Amino acid sequence: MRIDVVTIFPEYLEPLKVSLVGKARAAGRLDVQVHDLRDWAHDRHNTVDDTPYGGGPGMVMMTGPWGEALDDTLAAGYEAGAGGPALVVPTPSGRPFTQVLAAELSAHPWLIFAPARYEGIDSRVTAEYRTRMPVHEVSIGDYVLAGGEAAVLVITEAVARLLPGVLGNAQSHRDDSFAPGAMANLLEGPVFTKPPQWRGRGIPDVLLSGHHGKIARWRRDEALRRTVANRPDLVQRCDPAVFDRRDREM
Ligand SMILES: N#Cc1ccccc1Cn1ccc2ccc(-c3cc(N)[nH]n3)cc21
Repeated sequence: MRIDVVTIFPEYLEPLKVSLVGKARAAGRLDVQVHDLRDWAHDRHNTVDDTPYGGGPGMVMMTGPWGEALDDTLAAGYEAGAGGPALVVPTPSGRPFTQVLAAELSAHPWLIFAPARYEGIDSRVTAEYRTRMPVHEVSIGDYVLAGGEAAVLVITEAVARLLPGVLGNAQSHRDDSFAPGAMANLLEGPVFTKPPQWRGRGIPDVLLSGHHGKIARWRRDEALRRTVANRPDLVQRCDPAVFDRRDREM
């Protein structure tokens, strides 16, 4: 997968050089290019924003720099052999970002992120590029950030871990809370590791029993308990098998 990010804060994307995404880049599974939008703002002050038509607070990001930046980014990507681009625009008014949407985005061979600042980007920009590629306007939650760069980090990590070869088998995303399957829509339950005793706190006996059926049952029960407590809206979407009292792996 190729990822391009156009932003006025390129340094905000430095975290994409470390950890899972950094390793995927080093392994050649992911190519990430970050571009400074101000490189396409040609006035003396490299201006990228202006006052909103119709009045109102704040500033709006202008069409000019975005149009030139996205055209050049597309040209460079095609020149490098990329194809099938999709534009991803983080916004509070977008489609909720979920594991389902992460999977959809991971199916694109090339994502171009357009994180805005101020009050957003002139709407003619997304209208223009919708004629040339899929445009995903994405919200990462019901709260308002000051810009889209943090959302790019979140979306990129969630998408990258779904790419073939990025997560080892031991870390498979197939058991994710929100991935399709028997444990779908169940939140992660508690986890434990050595030492067996810590500040007078031990390990649940069932996890030391070696009885895989009982362990699986206990883990489902704990996941269900946490889901009922924190996300009761998900319970109705759970696979009915999670309510089965039998000690068996699913
Ligand atoms: N747009 C806008 C906007 C509209 C009203 C008030 C403040 C902003 C700030 N802002 C500018 C860019 C931008 C990008 C993404 C988010 C964003 C996403 C989620 N899920 N929350 N916030 C916010 C962003």
